[in-house]
Amino acid sequence: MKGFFITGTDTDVGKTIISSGLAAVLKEKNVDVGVFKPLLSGIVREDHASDTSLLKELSQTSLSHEDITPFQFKEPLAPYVAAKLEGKLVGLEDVLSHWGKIRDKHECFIVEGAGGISVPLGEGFLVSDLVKALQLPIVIVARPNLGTFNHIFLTVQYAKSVGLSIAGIVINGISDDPDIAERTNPELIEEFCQVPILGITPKLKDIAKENIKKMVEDHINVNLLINQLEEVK
Ligand SMILES: Nc1ncnc2c1ncn2[C@@H]1O[C@H](COP(=O)(O)OP(=O)(O)OP(=O)(O)O)[C@@H](O)[C@H]1O
Ligand SMILES: C[C@H](N)[C@H](N)CCCCCC(=O)O
Ligand SMILES: [Mg+2]
Repeated sequence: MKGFFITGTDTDVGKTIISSGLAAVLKEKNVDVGVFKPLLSGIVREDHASDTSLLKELSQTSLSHEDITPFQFKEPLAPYVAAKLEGKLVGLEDVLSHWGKIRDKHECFIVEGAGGISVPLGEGFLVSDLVKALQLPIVIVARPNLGTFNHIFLTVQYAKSVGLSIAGIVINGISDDPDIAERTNPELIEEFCQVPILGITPKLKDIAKENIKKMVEDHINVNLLINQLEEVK
């Protein structure tokens, strides 16, 4: 099994859009790709607008919604908090036990966390602990505008400090007419973070499935990512 863990500088930065577009592009390149979004909050996994449904549809995996997302919670909160409100506790070993059931079903996996890299997912573990356990390189998705540099820099420093491998950064949702911060941020990020920018994706007017795939194809250096795929034991 090989793959990437898609994290971000925050919730709502476009992790699912980038993950599902990436899965669609890999699929088209004949990579046997699966998806895993183990903890979902604020929406039911079968809802057509859920992260789970978009990831499933664009990857064309035969994994079920339940395989892709074994844990779901009602409130739109960090999964740990949302679970506690329902009197539930999920441990890292529970997530890994589900992972063990699906990880051999595809050669390559795109895994999505929830929110940013240090969001509490369950009892005693953060997104970064799950990344470490899965041994996957991360892709950091970030917004393009003023303020993003600080979030990206902190995410990169934190990831390095806990020993994660960083495949690169995707700056998602740049405007048609970028302002001076959006125009200068990419160079600043590469200079200080020493991590490659894999792509800068536009703000889509229509989030249709074909547009998501085309956006990733046209604006992300997928080959640079593929070259970083390494077998995880
Ligand atoms: N490039 C883009 N162009 C237009 N809309 C976008 C783009 N990227 C993301 N969006 C929209 O922004 C919203 C948040 O995106 P997305 O759901 O991918 O975020 P996320 O980082 O996965 O959030 P979460 O932490 O909840 O998983 C969605 O409504 C999505 O359709
Ligand atoms: C519900 C939402 N869409 C995300 N999946 C969860 C985001 C948790 C963010 C927690 C935080 O950083 O304060
Ligand atoms: Mg998402």
